[in-house]
Amino acid sequence: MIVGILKEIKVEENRVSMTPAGVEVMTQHGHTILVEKSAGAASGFTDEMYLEAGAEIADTPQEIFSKSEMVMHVKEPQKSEYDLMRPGQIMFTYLHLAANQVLTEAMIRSGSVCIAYETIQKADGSLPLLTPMSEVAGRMAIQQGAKFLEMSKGGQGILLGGVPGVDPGNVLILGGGVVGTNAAKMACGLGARVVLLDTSLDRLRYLSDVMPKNCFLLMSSPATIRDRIQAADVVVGAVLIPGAKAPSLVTRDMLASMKPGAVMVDVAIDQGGCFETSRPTTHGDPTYIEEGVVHYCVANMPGGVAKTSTLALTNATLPYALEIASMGWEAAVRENPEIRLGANVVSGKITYKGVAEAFDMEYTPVSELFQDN
Ligand SMILES: NC(=O)C1=CN([C@@H]2O[C@H](COP(=O)(O)OP(=O)(O)OC[C@H]3O[C@@H](n4cnc5c(N)ncnc54)[C@H](O)[C@@H]3O)[C@@H](O)[C@H]2O)C=CC1
Ligand SMILES: CC(=O)C(=O)O
Ligand SMILES: [Mg+2]
Repeated sequence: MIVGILKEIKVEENRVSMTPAGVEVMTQHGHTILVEKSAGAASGFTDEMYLEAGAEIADTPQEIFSKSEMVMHVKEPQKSEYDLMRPGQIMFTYLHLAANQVLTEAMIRSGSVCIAYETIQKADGSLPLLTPMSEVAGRMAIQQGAKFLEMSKGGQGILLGGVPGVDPGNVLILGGGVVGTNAAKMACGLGARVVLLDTSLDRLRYLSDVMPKNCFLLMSSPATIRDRIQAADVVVGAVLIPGAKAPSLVTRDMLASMKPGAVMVDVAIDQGGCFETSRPTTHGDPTYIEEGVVHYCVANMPGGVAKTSTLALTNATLPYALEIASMGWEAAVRENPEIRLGANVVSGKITYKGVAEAFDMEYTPVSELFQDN
């Protein structure tokens, strides 16, 4: 199969969807890899490195879209790309469609086969292509929270770890999945007092076995959030209902009870955000203040540490890219239930329930779109 690797064009997105090491594996399996000129530069990979790994270099995104059977991105296609996608072409990337109706409609209009990294799911419920970036974003959330607590950044001037004789800061984490656990590990390591909430008792039981003593685990409910948010210096939004719009857990009213200059990091912003007052921001202009509280809502946090993230992402995506390229989308979707759950929009139909429900649109099981139907 001819596979195209686009240069990312979302604001300050520095990742690339395949490393030269990944290209080498794909070409060894007989695939042709077209890499857009300078696509890997910000992640530390030159065009020469891609050529050496067996790729061909394409000068423009137009060339990638016109020649490739499968196009890979990291982030969702941007507006300038909507009309370049072709019917039947596989788009393999993060999409987060339930948070973006304009994008969903563009993907429907394109007639392409949209397989979203973030909804590929294993039988145990885990999300193998979201996990590495959630690990990055969870760890980064505390780094950003600590930074924006500094007074010159609009924060209240608290050092998360405290010092001998002075209290550490309070960190409240909503959601104890991959993002939440990684955030908790970092915050605990700094010496903060950490409260982590989840709705799954089993998950809380597991975390109580593995987390350090300065991590307190509580059942999530509106009452608990209302209560604990008052003392929080940093709040991390880390909930997920796979493929669906994030539930709104922190209301504007609750902000009034918070400390002025506290920092809220809404990692779940890519699925719409879990604070009522969240709206997407960029690495270039990452924060704004609502009700005296600093909001950090960058939807592509891992793009800020691209050298780490690109390697972590290719480690996870490569086996799936190889399978789809080797089998074609239909056989891969038929035979691998993990990849089937990645199919969000196929040939103009929404094939993922959470996306159809988000916009009250029609849902079509992907099996109805197989050729022998
Ligand atoms: N902004 C960014 O750059 C990035 C954002 N993300 C996003 O972060 C979010 C979290 O991802 P993961 O941790 O990988 O998901 P996950 O599925 O591992 O964890 C989600 C957790 O939320 C819990 N949960 C659901 N409803 C809840 C509620 N009402 N209260 C408390 N907990 C609740 C679930 O039980 C689960 O443990 C997703 O929206 C993901 O797309 C991930 C990576 C990068
Ligand atoms: C998960 C995601 O959206 C990101 O890494 O940007
Ligand atoms: Mg994102």
